[in-house]
Amino acid sequence: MKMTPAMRITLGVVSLTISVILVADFIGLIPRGDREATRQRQQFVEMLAVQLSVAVARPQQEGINSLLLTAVSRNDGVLSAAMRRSDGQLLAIAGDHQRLWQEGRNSSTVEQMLLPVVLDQRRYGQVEVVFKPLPGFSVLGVKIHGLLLLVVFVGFTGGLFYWLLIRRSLRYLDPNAVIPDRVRNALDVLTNGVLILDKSEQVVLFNQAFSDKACIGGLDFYGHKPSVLHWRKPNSGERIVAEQLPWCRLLQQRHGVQHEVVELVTGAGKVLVLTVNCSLINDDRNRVSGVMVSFDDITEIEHKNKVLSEMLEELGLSKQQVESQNRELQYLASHDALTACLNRGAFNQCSTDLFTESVNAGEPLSCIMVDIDNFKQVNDNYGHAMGDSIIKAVVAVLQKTVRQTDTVGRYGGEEFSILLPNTTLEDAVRLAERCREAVEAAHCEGLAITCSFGVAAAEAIMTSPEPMINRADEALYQSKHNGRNCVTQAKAASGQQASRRLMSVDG
Ligand SMILES: Nc1nc2c(ncn2[C@@H]2O[C@H](COP(=O)(O)OP(=O)(O)OP(=O)(O)O)[C@@H](O)[C@H]2O)c(=O)[nH]1
Repeated sequence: MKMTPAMRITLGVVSLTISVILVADFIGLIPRGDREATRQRQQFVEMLAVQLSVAVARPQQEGINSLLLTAVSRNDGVLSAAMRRSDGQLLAIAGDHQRLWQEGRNSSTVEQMLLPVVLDQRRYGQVEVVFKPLPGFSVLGVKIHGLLLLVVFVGFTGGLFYWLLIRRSLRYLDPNAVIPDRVRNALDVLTNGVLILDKSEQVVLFNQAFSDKACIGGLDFYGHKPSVLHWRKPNSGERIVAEQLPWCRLLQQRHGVQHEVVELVTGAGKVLVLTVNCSLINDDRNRVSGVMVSFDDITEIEHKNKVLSEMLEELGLSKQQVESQNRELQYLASHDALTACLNRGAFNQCSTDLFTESVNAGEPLSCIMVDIDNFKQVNDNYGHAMGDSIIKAVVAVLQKTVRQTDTVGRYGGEEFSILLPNTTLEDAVRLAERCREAVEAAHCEGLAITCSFGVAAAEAIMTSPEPMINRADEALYQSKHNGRNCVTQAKAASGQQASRRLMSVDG
């Protein structure tokens, strides 16, 4: 069961009251009937003992009997009385003493008292008196002590009355009760949470929306500081210390707080993302008397934003993957798998582009066609795998020898083309010669491999690169015809074909 404030206060007041009663009793301020009755009984027995001492001295048996009978008959509270000698023998009895007196008792209680009877300053015997039980409250035959009865009574009845009184009083003291209903209703219809704090940051009012969202429930939040709730910095999970909460900063620094984002872990354990707006409340004399805080719940929007940005990130990633796969496909489609230089299709496209650029720039463009000499023999003698290795090695030598701006392509099986932008026919012939020497000197795969070369240049009458390539191919054919391992310059439209043989395949 949840303790309400009224119950807690009642418990405190009842405990305090009982403590006061116990202290008062301890120092004897509470008059008690049983104490008084005990004192009177003691006096009575003392008087009887004195009278019996006189009677014993005479000695008068009848006097003793008469004293005891008088004591029993004239006192309503006395049930029996007896005079017992020191040797334990009863001298006189009044009433049903033998049944009522508990043998062996040698000290007095409030119901059975004994006192010595003295003769010649020596103990002669004792007078024994049995009294009626004192009136009192008993439960199941067990007598309850008066003080305990008082404490239980105060505990129950006092507790009930205190609780009723305090509950009623709290209704008047409740700060919430001083807010007019129309103000409260107006705040309760708002969908955003509203808190009104006094200048010591204690909650004076909160509306229904705040109570529902924060799951604070009940009136317990009044008079507390909102920092008792679990506020966190957004996206970090770090708890915000009380002084750093927006409304505290506003009260301390007087700087307005607008659209600040915080997280609230609710009573139900849910995390809300809230935007906070705070503004000061001033009294008639323009002094700060509190602060009004409003909360907008943007948890759903934040969640959707997060999902959206995750989706965008995923889309970005897959776009990158598609682009990279496209690049890969483009590369595979345009490059030769064995040598990694441009394949025939890509080379043709490249030659068209370079031709157009050269024409536009008014720059020369040349082309070298290369073919490995007697390659069939290599395949036949050393196998196809060795043939592949030699093709790769020759391309590597060509790429190493030409300039970076030149483009090497695989034109056919063991035939290659090199496009040389901004290069005259003479320079192209010189470069072809260098390539021929380089291939010969390379001893690809340990074999004496040579290549034949045909060189041509673009001419003004040409409208596409094909004639230039064809002429270079024709020049290459001529090199083969001339004995291989040589460079042949294609015939210009007006000039003669020139072939230079440096070294034959046979040496
Ligand atoms: N290993 C290998 N051989 C190839 C490849 N492409 C073409 N060839 C072979 O290269 C050889 C070319 O032979 P031919 O066209 O007769 O010319 P050649 O033997 O080089 O003689 P010349 O060109 O006249 O010096 C053929 O046997 C083709 O099978 C390739 O990618 N790998």
